[in-house]
Formats: sequence, structure tokens, C-alpha cells
Amino acid sequence: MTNIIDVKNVSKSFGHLKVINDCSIAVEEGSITGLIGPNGAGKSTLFNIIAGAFPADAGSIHFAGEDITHIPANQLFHKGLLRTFQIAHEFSHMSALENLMMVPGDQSGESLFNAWFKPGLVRSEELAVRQKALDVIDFLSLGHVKNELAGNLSGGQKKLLELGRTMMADPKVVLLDEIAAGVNRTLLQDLIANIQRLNKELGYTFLVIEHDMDMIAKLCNPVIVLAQGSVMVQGTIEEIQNNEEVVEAYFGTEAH
Ligand SMILES: Nc1ncnc2c1ncn2[C@@H]1O[C@H](COP(=O)(O)OP(=O)(O)OP(=O)(O)O)[C@@H](O)[C@H]1O
Repeated sequence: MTNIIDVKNVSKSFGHLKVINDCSIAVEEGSITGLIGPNGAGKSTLFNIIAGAFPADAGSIHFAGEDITHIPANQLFHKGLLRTFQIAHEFSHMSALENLMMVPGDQSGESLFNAWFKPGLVRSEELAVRQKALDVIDFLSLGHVKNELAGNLSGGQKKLLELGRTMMADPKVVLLDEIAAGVNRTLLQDLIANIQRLNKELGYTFLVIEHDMDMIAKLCNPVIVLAQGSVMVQGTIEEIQNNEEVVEAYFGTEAH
């Protein structure tokens, strides 16, 4: 199996605080990899570095074999590496469908997504984008709220819409940063099921930061535990939960 993301010996400090410390992680293509760790472990900082939001002080990052260490976020977006947070929050005064149509897309027409949904004759680019947005709405079972103003959607529906916006850009890898936060249990199951379908049916790779252990257990293999800016251990959720060092550093002290 190939690694679609390879982070090697990355370090990052903010002032005197070393937040990422000689950290190396690999994300296998086609996996849903979890990234967990106590508050302040450096998870979001590592996401920001991978997604090109700010540079590492040292180390390298490869995406699909290409050195992306110095490539900014907007270029990574077009290469298919997306962070949910990176995509603007919903435009509350526009409908759910219009929100999807706002995502800058790749008009190649040869994307995995288009191949999957086999849209009919495309008469114009706008019609194609609209059709694609409708397919995304359909995929996520949001048809009943497609004309609703995004600002009126529930927390969980907004998260589904956020996932939908990543789909509009035909990603290869999606970095999900605490997508379960504020989502009720029923919609959380929809969110989990949709992430699994995107992984299995469309081949998306996911790297997931999550404090919700239930979600991590259902979705992720492997799970990487970050502590004080470096990898403490990596394994299946069972291995992680049975690892004494992890229990001590994470489950023992954190009430998540
Ligand atoms: N832009 C910044 N400037 C200064 N310090 C920062 C900055 N971003 C993060 N930090 C610090 O880096 C450390 C790691 O933060 P980070 O958000 O990456 O951790 P985390 O594992 O995602 O935590 P949480 O689970 O609470 O979200 C924290 O001590 C935080 O205060």
C-alpha cells in the first residue's frame, strides 16, 4: 500500500513553545486514519502544516509522492488536499444548494466524482456545477433542505454541507478537524455513514482529528496518538485503548 501523505521529522515552534517536535506520520492511501491526543498535543497545528496554512520550521511533507512542504493551501486545494476548516463557513444567506455551487471546482470533467455519477449531457459549465451540487445533495440525503437558507440548518446539517463542499472539489484527501463537535447523535451516525461511503465508494482518504472516541472507534484504522508534538503510538483502536502509556497520558487524565 502507498502512503498518500508522508510527514517526516516535522518541527514547529511558536515563540519558545515547541508545539511539533520531530514528528513523522504516514497516511495510507484509501485509509481513514485517526489523529488523537490530549488538548494541546499539537493536532491542529500539524493539520495546519499539512494543509499549507503555515510552514514547518523543519522536516518535509509529501502528498501523493510530491514534495509539498512549501506549497500554500490554495494550491493544495486544487491538487486535491482539503481541510474542512479551510473551506469558508457556509454563506448563511444562501441556500444549501447555492453554497455547494460556490465551491471553486475543477472543470476537467474527468473527475472520480463525475465518473461515478455519470451526469447527462452537460450543456454549460453552470448547469454542470448545478447538477454536481444536486448529486452531492442527493448523496448526503439533504434533498429536503436544498433550498433552505444555510443559516437555518441544524449543526449536524451544516457539517454535512461542509462535507458536501469538500465533495464539490473532488478531493483525494480530506482532513477533518473535529467534525463531530456539536452534532446530535442521530446526525452523527449519518455523518459517519457518509464518510465511510465517500471512503469506500469514491476512494477518498481521510485524516481525522476527533475527541469523540466513539466516532474514532467506528471510523478509524489506524489511530495515531500524538502527545507533546510527537507520535506516542500508532495502532488499531483496540491496541490504543489497551496501551498503558496512552491510558496514562491520554485516557487517564483527559475526560473526553
Ligand atoms: N498560532 C499560534 N500561536 C501561538 N501558539 C499556538 C498557536 N497555535 C497553537 N498554539 C499552541 O500550540 C499548542 C498546540 O495547539 P494545537 O491547537 O495544535 O493542539 P491540539 O492538539 O489541536 O489541541 P486541542 O485538542 O485542544 O484542539 C497549544 O499550546 C497552543 O496554545
